Amino acid sequence: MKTAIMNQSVHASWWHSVGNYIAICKAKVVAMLVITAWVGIALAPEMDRSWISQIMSLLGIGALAAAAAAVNHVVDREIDQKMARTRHRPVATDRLTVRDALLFSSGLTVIGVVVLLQWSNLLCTVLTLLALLGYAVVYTLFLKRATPQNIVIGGLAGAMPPLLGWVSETGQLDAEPLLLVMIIFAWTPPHFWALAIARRNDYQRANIPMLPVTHGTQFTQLCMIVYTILLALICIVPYLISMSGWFYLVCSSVLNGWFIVKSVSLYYWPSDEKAMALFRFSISHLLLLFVALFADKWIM
Ligand code: HEM
Ligand SMILES: CC(C)=CCC/C(C)=C/CC/C(C)=C/COP(=O)(O)OP(=O)(O)O
Repeated sequence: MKTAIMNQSVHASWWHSVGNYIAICKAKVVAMLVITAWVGIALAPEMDRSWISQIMSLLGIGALAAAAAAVNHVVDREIDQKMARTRHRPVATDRLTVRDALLFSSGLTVIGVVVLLQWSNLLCTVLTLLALLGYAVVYTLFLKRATPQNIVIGGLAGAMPPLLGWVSETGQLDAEPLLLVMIIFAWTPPHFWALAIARRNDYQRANIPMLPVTHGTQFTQLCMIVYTILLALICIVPYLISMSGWFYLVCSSVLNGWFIVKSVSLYYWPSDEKAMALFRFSISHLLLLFVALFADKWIM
C-alpha cells in the first residue's frame, strides 16, 4: 500500500516536471512555427527528398525554436514574475531552476543542429541558429527592454520558418520564401500589439517599453491598421508572381479584409475584450492563410 502511494507520487512529480519543460518550450507557438515551415517545404520546388528528411527537418527547426523559447524563459524570469499573464511560469516560480532550463535548452540545441545537419543542409542549419539567436538574444535580451519597435525588429526571427523549410529542401535562398517571411513579418505587429493593448498594465508594471505603454493605445491601434493594410498588400504578391493561384488570392483577401475591419473597429470602438479577441483572431488568421497557401498548391 505504502509502495503504491510512493509510486503514485513519483509518477505525479515526474509528470509535473515534464509539464514544466513543455511549458518553457512555448509548445503552441512552436507548433505554429513548424506549420509555417512545413508550408515552406510544400511550396519549394520538388527536390525528391524523402518524407523522413522533411519530417526530421521540421523536428530540427522545432527543436531550435523550443530551445530559443526556453532561453527566453530564463532571461525574462524577473519580468515574468511582475506580469499577471506570466508569473506562474516554471522558471519565474523556481519550479524549474535556471541551470536545468539552460541544460534543457542546450540539449535541444545540440539535437536540433545534429538533426538539421544530418537531414537538411548547412545553410538551413545556420539560418535556424540565426533565428534562435535573433529571438533568444537580440529580441529577448536587448530589443524587448530597449525600444517600442522591439517586436517589429524581433519579429523577423519568428517570421523565418517558411524560409527555413524552403531552404531545407533546396539548400539555397530564393525570392519566394522571402515573400513568405515578409507576410509573417507584417502580421506580427498587429498580432502582438492586440495582446499588448489588453495587457498594457502588465508591461507598465514590468517597465517594458511596449508601444501601448510608450505611445498609448490609440496610436498603437492606428499602427495596427497600417500593418494590416501592409499585410494585405504583401499577400497579393504571391498571386501576382504566379507563386500561388486564385484560391489563395480569394482566401487571403477575405482573411486580410476581415483583419483590417477588426483593426479599424478596435480603433474606433476600443476595449480590452475586443483587443484580446483580435489577438486570438490573428492566430486563426495566420493558420488559415498558410493552410490556404498549402491547399492552393494542390488545387492548382
Ligand atoms: C516577435 C514576435 C512575436 C511576439 C512578440 C509574440 C508574442 C506573443 C505573446 C506574448 C503570446 C502570448 C503567449 C502566452 O500568453 O503564453 C503569443 C501567443 C501566440 N503566438 Fe505570438 N508572438 C510573436 C510571433 C509569433 C509568430 C511568428 C507566430 C507563429 C508563426 C506566433 C504564434 C503564436 C501562437 C500560436 C500563440 C498562441 C499560444 C497559446 O495559445 O498558448 N507568434 N505571441
Ligand atoms: C529557431 C526559431 C525559428 C526561432 C523562433 C523564435 C520564436 C520561438 C519566436 C516566437 C516569438 C514569440 C513567442 C515571442 C513572444 O514574445 P515574448 O517572449 O516577449 O512573450 P512572453 O511575454 O509571452 O514571454
